[in-house]
Amino acid sequence: MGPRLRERLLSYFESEEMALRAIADEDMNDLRAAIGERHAIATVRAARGLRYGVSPESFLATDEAERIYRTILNRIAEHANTAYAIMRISTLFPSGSPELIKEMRSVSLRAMDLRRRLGDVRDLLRRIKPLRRRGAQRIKGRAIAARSPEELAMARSMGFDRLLDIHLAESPGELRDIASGYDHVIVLSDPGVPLPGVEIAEQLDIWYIAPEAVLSFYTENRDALEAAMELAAVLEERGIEHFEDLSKLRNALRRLFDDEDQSDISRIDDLLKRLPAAVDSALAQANTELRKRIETSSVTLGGPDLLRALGRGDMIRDVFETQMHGIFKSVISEARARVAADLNLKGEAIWLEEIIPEEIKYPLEINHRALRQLEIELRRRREAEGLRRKREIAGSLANMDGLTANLIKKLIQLDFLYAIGDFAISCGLTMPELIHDPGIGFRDGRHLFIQNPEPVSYSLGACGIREYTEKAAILSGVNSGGKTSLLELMAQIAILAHMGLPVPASECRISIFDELYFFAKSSGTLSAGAFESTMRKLSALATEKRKLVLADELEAITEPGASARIIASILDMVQENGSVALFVSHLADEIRRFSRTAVRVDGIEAEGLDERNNLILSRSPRYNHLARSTPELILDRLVRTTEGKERTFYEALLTRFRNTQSRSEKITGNCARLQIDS
Ligand SMILES: Nc1ncnc2c1ncn2[C@@H]1O[C@H](COP(=O)(O)OP(=O)(O)OP(=O)(O)O)[C@@H](O)[C@H]1O
Repeated sequence: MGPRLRERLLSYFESEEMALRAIADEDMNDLRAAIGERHAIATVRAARGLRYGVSPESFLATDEAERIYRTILNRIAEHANTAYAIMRISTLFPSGSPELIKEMRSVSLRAMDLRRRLGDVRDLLRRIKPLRRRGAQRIKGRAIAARSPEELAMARSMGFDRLLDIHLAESPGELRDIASGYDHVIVLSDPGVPLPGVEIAEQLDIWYIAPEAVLSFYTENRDALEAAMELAAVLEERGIEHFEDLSKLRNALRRLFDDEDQSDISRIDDLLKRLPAAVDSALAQANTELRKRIETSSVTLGGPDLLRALGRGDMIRDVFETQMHGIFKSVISEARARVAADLNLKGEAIWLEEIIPEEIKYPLEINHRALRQLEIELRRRREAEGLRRKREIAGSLANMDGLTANLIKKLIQLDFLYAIGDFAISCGLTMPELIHDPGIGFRDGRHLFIQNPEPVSYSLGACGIREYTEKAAILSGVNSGGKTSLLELMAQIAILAHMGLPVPASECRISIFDELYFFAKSSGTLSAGAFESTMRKLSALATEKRKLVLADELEAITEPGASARIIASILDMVQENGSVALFVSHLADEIRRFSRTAVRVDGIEAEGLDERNNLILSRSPRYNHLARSTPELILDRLVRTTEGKERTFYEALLTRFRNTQSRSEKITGNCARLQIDS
């Protein structure tokens, strides 16, 4: 690791020991935060390699092998639900270390067991994200009042000034003034007189003064926490994991997130929002009603009233008011009742007597002061009620940050195992058996990237899958018979087995190799320069390391005659140092003729052609069988489907085809016998 990276790592973690622990524990999220994703992955890979004495890159000896490995990682990552699991999957690599393979095999077995027992919990895992902490927002409408400069200094030293306003209020008068500007004021010591909206602090803890600062962490992460609670319950129920103190956390969160629990507060909120409009509309309706009723009424003045009226002018009004009183009374009480019903008022209904006063005047008017007073009262009640509830929950959550963070971390880490298990189970993978003698063999192997692949069985070396024990073979076969796909499948199986992961086959036996060589088919005959560079790549095969070599139509590196000699000597070399090789080639006969060691020729044989010239195939190679080529199959079908001269023509061609083949088989057979005899 370079000095700059080291510096970044150490500035994130508190000590070198903690950084090393994060690397050993593969704490991908922390490492990513410290040094970025790419370096985090590379560091964990390198550290694991160091622990087991291998380089993470050494097994994959060619670019093509590396490419197949990357496609496998991507396939596994499709089963991950968290960024953590994707990163951790990227740290896996194949190696020739028996200890590392063993370690990873036990991880894989645990992963498969976990996935089976847990069932499908993808939806929950996807919601579990690393916890965010945005920092508490400033609280409006609440303030702290200190009654002395010392109290003020203390409140500031506790950091409360970052969350809410703090004032110095040495006299009750000052306190009253301050209280008038807030919904709720917490005074730090008894002011001696009770004041509305002022509370004497019982505690000086953050959960008491500003419970929002405690709760915001939980509400911000609500979805992840709810999913975590659900998943933790499933894990506990299935006996997979037990979490300490979870019920305390669960109860507190349930209250925090439970909207029912806040019904009184939201009722007040709703009331505050709708109150002015409800009063306005009730009053407008009352005025219309009054107008209608007054317009159709008359006031009767009797003789005595008239006499009194002559003496006193306001007498008319007295009489009028007496007679109209009934109408006003009923219209006003109807208006109050309408507001109360509309807003579903409870004790607050009493305030309506002041807000819509019983006055005989037209039009009726709202008492705005009383309305404002009610609003202040409601806001105070809301704040007090909300604060009480928030304190209760924040009090029980106050020391639970660590527990919550650990729970989330554990569940996120579980996704790595879950993804491996899900990959293994949904793809029907099996743990391969590790064998001592060089070889690889499997039954019902299924290519990971072919949809609905036909299962293929095959083996090389004395692996016990079949009676054939040759470590090197040439694979012949019809065009599009699946030769390249079989090579890829073998590479997939070898890579997964060397990562300690299960493989796509119903049974697999494989020895541990140090290196995997995969040479993909190159297009067309290569230039001299390209030939030279291919030869350089092939020279790597000369080491003593145990290798699995898979090569696809290597003959294209130069002209056929030279190619056959080169391939034959590579196959001899590979066999002689105990490695295993499969070469796809159309030059099987020639190669066998030139090779010193016993090279088996296997073939993917088409059973024939259907009426549309499609191959009828058996994808598993036949052992010791040079497969017929596509032209031969076509000639064969033409013989069977024509008559007369035409048929005779095809028959002659087909006979020539078959004679050449059996003659070359005889030659190779003799060569093999010669080698055994000598
Ligand atoms: N086991 C299988 N199950 C289903 N389809 C397969 C299987 N193996 C190969 N195929 C399909 O057959 C087609 C040809 O496969 P592939 O390229 O491996 O054949 P090939 O013998 O290497 O061909 P060529 O001789 O042209 O190089 C591909 O479309 C591949 O997806």
